[in-house]
Amino acid sequence: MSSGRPGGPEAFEVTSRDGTAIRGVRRPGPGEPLVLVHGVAMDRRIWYESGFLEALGVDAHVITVDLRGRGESEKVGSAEGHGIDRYVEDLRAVFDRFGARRYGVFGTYFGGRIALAAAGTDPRVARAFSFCAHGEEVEIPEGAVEEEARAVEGPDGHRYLRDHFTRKGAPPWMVEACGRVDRDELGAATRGLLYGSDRRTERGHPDQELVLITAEGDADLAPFHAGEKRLGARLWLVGSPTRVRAAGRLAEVGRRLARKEAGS
Ligand SMILES: COC(=O)C[C@@H](NC(=O)[C@@H](NC(=O)[C@@H](/N=C1/NCC(=O)N2CC[C@@H](C)[C@H]2C(=O)N[C@@H](CCSC)C(=O)N[C@H]1C(C)(C)C)C(C)(C)C)[C@@H](C)c1ccccc1)c1nccs1
Repeated sequence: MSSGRPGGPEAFEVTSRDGTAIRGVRRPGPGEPLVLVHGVAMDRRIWYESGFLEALGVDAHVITVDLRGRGESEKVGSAEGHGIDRYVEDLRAVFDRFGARRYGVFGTYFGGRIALAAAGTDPRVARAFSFCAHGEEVEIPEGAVEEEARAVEGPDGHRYLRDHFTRKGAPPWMVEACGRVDRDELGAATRGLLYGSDRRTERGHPDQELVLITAEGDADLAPFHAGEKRLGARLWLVGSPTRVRAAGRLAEVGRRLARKEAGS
């Protein structure tokens, strides 16, 4: 007896514009698909382990992607191959594959920055949510990033990240994720931030919904407020003293999103 429920989760592979294999899993459901985009030292498993996916509800139409160099997706190895435009191309390959007219995109940290960049360039992005990353121009201090790249790709790279995030109060799912990322890819992705990730993002089209999410205690709320004004973005604040600790509230944001869908 069919419950009218769609089929189960299905793994997929698409080829990004530069030929890189991008893999992920689609959980069919009614309504507009929501593409979930993880951060630099993460992979698509964080959506399960953070409780975000469960919080969206069993009927959510969700596509979780491993960005290039992470999880099951093809490794890249070069900083240029980790430029922000390559990540947007990864998402566009996913949009092409499933052929929907409209997508939502939800990203954590640098994944949020990618979601905003995709919204600014691809008209299919009807909604973009950026968790703890804003869309304003940033100064990327080349020295500090090079130093961080050396640290994360070195023999103690995983320990460096896990210790740092633990000290900053990150939840276990975020600390554990660091250890799953290939260290060479961590270094390349870190240096890759020098290729375009400093640019501010623009609004894609007038009826696009942009939501910036950050900690109410965030030490630097200015660029998020700038996004409200310049991009007409909504600002959601979570009860947390810092952006890193806000990761512990990701499931709560998932519930807020689910309620919002139910309302709409
Ligand atoms: C205030 O910063 C935080 O609140 C932590 C927060 N970061 C960010 O929101 C954003 N970034 C930053 O602000 C800075 N960028 C860094 N380096 C680039 C960077 O981010 N990474 C490179 C390695 C990768 C793990 C990732 C990272 O996480 N590193 C952390 C330290 C983690 S352990 C060592 C990290 O910030 N370092 C900094 C140093 C300058 C200290 C090296 C600038 C230069 C862009 C302002 C990030 C989303 C982004 C935003 C826009 C463009 C690029 C990147 C987190 N993001 C993920 C989890 S927490």
